[in-house]
Parts: sequence; C-alpha cells; structure tokens
Amino acid sequence: MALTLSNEQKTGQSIQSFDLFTKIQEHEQVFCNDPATGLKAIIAIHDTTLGPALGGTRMRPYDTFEEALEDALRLSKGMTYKNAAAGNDFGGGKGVIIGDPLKDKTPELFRAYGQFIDSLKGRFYTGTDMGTVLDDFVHAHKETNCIAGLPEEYGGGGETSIPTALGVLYSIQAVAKTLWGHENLTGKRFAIQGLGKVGYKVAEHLLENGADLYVTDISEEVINTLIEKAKQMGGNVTAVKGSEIYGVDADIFVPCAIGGIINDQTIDQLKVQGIVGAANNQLLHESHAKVLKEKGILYAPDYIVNSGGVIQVADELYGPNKERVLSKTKNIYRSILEVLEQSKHENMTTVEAANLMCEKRLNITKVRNSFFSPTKRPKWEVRR
Ligand SMILES: NC(=O)c1ccc[n+]([C@@H]2O[C@H](COP(=O)([O-])OP(=O)(O)OC[C@H]3O[C@@H](n4cnc5c(N)ncnc54)[C@H](O)[C@@H]3O)[C@@H](O)[C@H]2O)c1
Repeated sequence: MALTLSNEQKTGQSIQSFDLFTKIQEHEQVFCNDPATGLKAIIAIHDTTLGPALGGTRMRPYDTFEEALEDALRLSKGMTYKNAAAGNDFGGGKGVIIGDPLKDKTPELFRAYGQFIDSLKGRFYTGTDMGTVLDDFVHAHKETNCIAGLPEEYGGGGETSIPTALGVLYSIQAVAKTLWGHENLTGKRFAIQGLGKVGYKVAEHLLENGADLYVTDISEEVINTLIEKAKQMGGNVTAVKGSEIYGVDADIFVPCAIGGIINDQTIDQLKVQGIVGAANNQLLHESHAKVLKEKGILYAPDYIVNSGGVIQVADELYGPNKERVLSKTKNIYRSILEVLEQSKHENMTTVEAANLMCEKRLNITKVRNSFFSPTKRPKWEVRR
C-alpha cells in the first residue's frame, strides 16, 4: 500500500484525529497530492483483481480532508462492485479533487491531475462525476491516456445516458417478469422522479411500451416537454408535485434524480410493488433493503440497474462502437433476473444477492490469477 501526503496534510491536526491506516486497510492504494497548481486530490484504488481501477473523479469543496477521504474510499469500493456486476475487466477506484468546481477549476489544475493519474502507470482510469465535466478531462487527457468517457470528437463514446436509460428499461422488464410473469408494460403505472438526461429517456422508452407515467422534476419546462411528447404518442403523463411522488398509486417507482430517497420517511409512503431507477445510492442505508423486502417491495440494486454508462466507458478500450455497447447493456436484464432469483431462493435482500454475485466473480478471478498470470491488462495507448 502506498500513501503520499502533502506537507500540509502531514502536519495537519485532522490526520491525527483518526486512525488513517485502519481506515484504508481494505484498499490497495490511496494517494494524495498538492502541487503548485493548487491541486489537492485523492485517488483511492480499492481492488484491481479484475483489471485496472476505473471510476469517475468528483470535485467538491469538502469541509475536511477526512470527509474527502471517506468519499473516495466508499465510492471506490462501490466501483469494484459496479464493474464486477457490469462484466467489465476493470477494478474499482475513485478520484476526489478537493475544491469548488465553480471557482477553483483551471486547465492547469486538470493537466496536473492528468500527470498525477499518469504517475500511477495505468492502475487507474477516470472520467467525469459530480462537479466535473467532459472538458476538464480533455485537459487531463493531454497528460495521460488513462481517461475514459471522452467526447466523441476526442475518440470517446460520448453521452452515457443513452445506454444508462436502456439499462433501466431492461431492469424494469426483468422486475416485471419476476412480479407479473411477463414483460408487457402496457397500462402499467410508473412514478418517475427526475427527468434529466437519463430519466427523460427512460420516460420515452416507457411511453413507447404503452405505460402510464406520473412524473416529477424541479424543472416545469422538462415536464411540459414530456407531456407534449406523450400527447403526440397517445400516452398518459401526469405531473406530480415534489415529494408527492413517493405516495403515488403506481406499480413501479423509478428514481432518476438524487440518492438517499429510500429512507425511514419515504418507505412508509410507497404503494409500489417495485423500485427500479438510475439514481446512485438510492437507499439511505443498506438496512433499508431489508425494510423493503419485509414490505414486499422488489428493489432492483441501483448499481446494476444504472451500469449502462460504465459499460460504455469501459468499452471505449476497443474503440467507439454503439452497437457493441447496446448489446453488452442487454446483459443487465439477465443480471437483475439472477439477483432477484437468488434473493428469493436464499431469502436474502436483493442488495446482499447482488454483492454476492460480484464477490463470486472477484473470487473466481482471484483463484484463476493464482494459477495463471492475471487477465491481460487493458491498454489504451492507441489514443495517444
Ligand atoms: N448519466 C448517466 O449515464 C448516469 C449513469 C449512472 C448513474 N446516473 C445517476 O442517475 C441520476 C440521474 O442522472 P442524470 O445524468 O439524468 O442527471 P441530470 O442532472 O441530467 O438529471 C437529474 C434530474 O433530476 C432533477 N431533480 C433533481 N433533484 C430533484 C428532486 N429532488 N426531485 C425531482 N427532480 C429532481 C433535475 O432537475 C434533473 O432534471 C443521478 O443520480 C446519476 O448519478 C447517471
């Protein structure tokens, strides 16, 4: 395990206030840096059993170093599971830049970040996350090949919301098959929270499949656009105000906005039979998966449902090819079905079943790697 701390962090009070090495013991590598550009970044590499770590880089004005480290450790572990579930030959990692995305961004900062990534010699690949945009990584890409999810004009796969939305639809079909024995969504009622890049496309797919929608978003404009679209398609869309979406009398709740929305306050309001959406970290705590199971609500684990985006990003390794990405995204249907069956069969929550599926893949690879040389590592040199 390698750990590099800036001088400021070495002498800072914060680092002495908790046992740092206990905190990072599950991780292979955690780096910090503090060069002349003002860059303060942490790259957490959780597990590289399946291949180099792949995960986005988040930029936030964290209040403390501990908070930033906590985020990097938690999110990088999540990426190990997400990549494993997606069938990607990548491990889990996450980058965190401590700074205000509205004030602290400069091309030099992202070039320095690119050099920092390059110093890891292919152990970590990254792209956008909260607080970062594609253009930031165009700067970083000048210093390293280890950038994923670039715009199409730079050889990347472009907008990830297209495969992500399709993955949500396939997951909904898998949940429908489990609940009702068929995938026909005609006349079924869906409550969608968030009509952004992913949610709007999910709404379009559902309307094409004959479903009735209840929707909410902060933006009235996007709701009105969808209502107009539905009129042209002969579909039904009803607008719902804010948190009323939780209590809608629908068949499936589709969270596509923010995390933590399945919690003690909202669970009691839910009338749906299933929850399937794109939003990351939908459960406020993992224990809420148990509460949903007890209430008989089928929860499709978010990190599998929304893995279409990471499938596309990992696929860039082979050069952009939309058809190949869409064909890989179809596997999400099978993964969700497998997880739902395992959860029923073993009487465990769907989150436990999903984690087990991922750990099985990791263990199989670990055993294989102990006999043979590790899986051929992805190389993106072609893009230099
Ligand atoms: N874009 C992807 O490929 C991708 C991949 C994996 C996961 N996700 C996750 O899916 C979710 C949606 O992603 P996106 O790319 O569509 O984001 P987005 O920013 O384009 O859309 C989010 C939408 O939610 C709305 N919204 C925000 N807070 C809301 C609230 N409290 N109630 C109702 N609406 C609210 C916003 O107005 C916006 O229209 C996020 O949680 C994201 O992390 C996205």
